[in-house]
Amino acid sequence: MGKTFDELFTELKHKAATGDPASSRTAELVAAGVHTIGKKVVEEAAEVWMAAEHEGADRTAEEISQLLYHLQVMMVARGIDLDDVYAHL
Ligand SMILES: N=c1c2ncn([C@@H]3O[C@H](COP(=O)(O)OP(=O)(O)OP(=O)(O)O)[C@@H](O)[C@H]3O)c2ncn1[C@@H]1O[C@H](COP(=O)(O)O)[C@@H](O)[C@H]1O
Repeated sequence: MGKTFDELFTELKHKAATGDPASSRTAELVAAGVHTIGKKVVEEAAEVWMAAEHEGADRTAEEISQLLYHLQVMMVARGIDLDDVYAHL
């Protein structure tokens, strides 16, 4: 078992604030900015689609986890909190 969506978000906020871009992927992406993160979101979304069409459920779940990670990095980079998103669900 990895972690929940909320647990990952708490970790990523901390990494963005205190992490070293040389060792933290999150700090590296946040430093690179919204344009770079946006490209990763689109790339991972396409990989979810391809896995769902052509690969098994496990591979699809893995790609979905990577998409969720990059969406959370985008939220951190733009100062968007979980409640800001949940308000629209
Ligand atoms: N859940 C994730 C996670 N999912 C995906 N990724 C990143 O996304 C990449 C997967 O995308 P790709 O396969 O496209 O990777 P790539 O081709 O090497 O990426 P590019 O540099 O080429 O863009 C992985 O190699 C990771 O760098 C993640 N990086 C970090 N986390 C978690 O985030 C937390 C903080 O991590 P750090 O910020 O690295 O400390 C930890 O709990 C990590 O487990």
